[in-house]
Amino acid sequence: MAPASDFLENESIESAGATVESLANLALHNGSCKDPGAMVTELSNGLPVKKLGSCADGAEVSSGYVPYGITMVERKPPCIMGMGTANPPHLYRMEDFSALVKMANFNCPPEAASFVERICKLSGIKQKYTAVTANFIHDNFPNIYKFGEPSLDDRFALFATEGMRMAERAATEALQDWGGKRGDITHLITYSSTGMLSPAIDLRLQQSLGLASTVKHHSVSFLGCHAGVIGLRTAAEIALADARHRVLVVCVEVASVQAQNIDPGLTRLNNIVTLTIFGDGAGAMVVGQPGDEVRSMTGRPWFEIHRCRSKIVPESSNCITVNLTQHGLDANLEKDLPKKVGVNTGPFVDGLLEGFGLEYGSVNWAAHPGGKPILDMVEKCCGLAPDQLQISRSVLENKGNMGPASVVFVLEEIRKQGKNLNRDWTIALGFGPGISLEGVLLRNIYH
Ligand SMILES: CC(C)(COP(=O)(O)OP(=O)(O)OC[C@H]1O[C@@H](n2cnc3c(N)ncnc32)[C@H](O)[C@@H]1OP(=O)(O)O)[C@@H](O)C(=O)NCCC(=O)NCCSC(=O)/C=C/c1ccc(O)cc1
Repeated sequence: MAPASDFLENESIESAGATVESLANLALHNGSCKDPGAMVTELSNGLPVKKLGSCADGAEVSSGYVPYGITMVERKPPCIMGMGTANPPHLYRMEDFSALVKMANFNCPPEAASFVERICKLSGIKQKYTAVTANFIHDNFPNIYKFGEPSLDDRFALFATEGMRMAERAATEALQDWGGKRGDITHLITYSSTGMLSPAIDLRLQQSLGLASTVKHHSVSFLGCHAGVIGLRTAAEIALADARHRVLVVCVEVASVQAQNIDPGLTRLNNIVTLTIFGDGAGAMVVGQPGDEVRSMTGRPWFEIHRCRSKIVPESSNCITVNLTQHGLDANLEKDLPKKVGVNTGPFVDGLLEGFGLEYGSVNWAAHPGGKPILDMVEKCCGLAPDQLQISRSVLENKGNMGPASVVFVLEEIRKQGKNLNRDWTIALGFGPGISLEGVLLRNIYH
């Protein structure tokens, strides 16, 4: 039998009025009752308690009245109850994309041109979506394509329109998928690394989605590609604090407005790598302890969240760096990043699975599709079968690296293919600056 969830092991006692009896019932119900005597001692605070029943292990469960100031909050595992994704309208096949890059860099020297072509072929990406076309930028915001020219204001202005459009579409889809009332969303968290606004996306979404004006909101910028998994972890922790919490997490990236040109001295070929691998997309999730409002296709939430884990890999802080400059985001991805992610992922996943009786082969892997060599190294270092990263690979192949939104696309696809995958658990993995590894263990309840 799987152990009790990390989120159910320590029952919390928060405000006032509940009986120990309800705690004991819950503990019996969810199987987390391991040491009921200790719970009652802690709760009853010297007040009389009476025997209620026994746990499976024979230990006694008692009931009594919890003194004023302490109430047990009934906990169910937080769940992903709704998901939504969005891409912008312009689809580029990578062979066309390399032609466009060459055109946009109209002084592109032959060495750089052939590098572009090579990187496009090696990227593992067949196509991706962009909010703005190279022609549009070329004609309307020429500074964006001029190496080192101030252009941050233009980039952020484009982000404001295009990012909001996508964020709103993904969030709307997630809200519909969840099925509850918009006014019941208690928390809103938005993430983006390609744009920064004030009022930020969270405030704008509150208005455009018609969320309550009392919604507790956060907007986090420049966290990086693991922000989707961080969002899931943060939402789970918020959801756990109160069964009434409903958390909307929205990740949006408009990488196409952060395109960087190659410098005349060709010292910044790295810009070609980022230009090639990043695609535009948004992903949104509604997280909470499920109530009666869930009206998804199956009438159930999609995934239960059972464990969250974070790890910062020592001596890796230079592997992913992104500077905000007057000419936009200046990103550097070290060439040994894929290897470092690969060798550290196995031990990290071991900690995520520990105690659940799960192995690498018994879970779906929703690994961040950060780039082909990253997935190759994870597959190789963890000894995975070729099909295990197939969904991450297909998201990369068809949409590129959409940063934190990517994991929502991968989870959506896992849900779609659910029955055929025939596994009861999924791990969502994010890789970001640090190098930070982020992981969430999910129980699949979609089938
Ligand atoms: C398509 C690439 C570029 C090449 O494919 P390959 O299989 O490695 O091929 P090669 O090893 O033959 O390399 C081909 C050429 O590319 C060069 N190259 C090989 N990686 C590189 C390289 N990172 N640079 C710059 N040249 C290179 C390599 O040196 C070589 O050049 P040359 O010697 O002239 O043949 C591939 O390496 C690749 O996809 N790399 C990018 C993977 C990657 O780092 N993904 C990002 C994951 S993390 C993330 O998503 C978070 C982002 C983030 C976002 C926002 C934030 O605010 C914060 C964070």
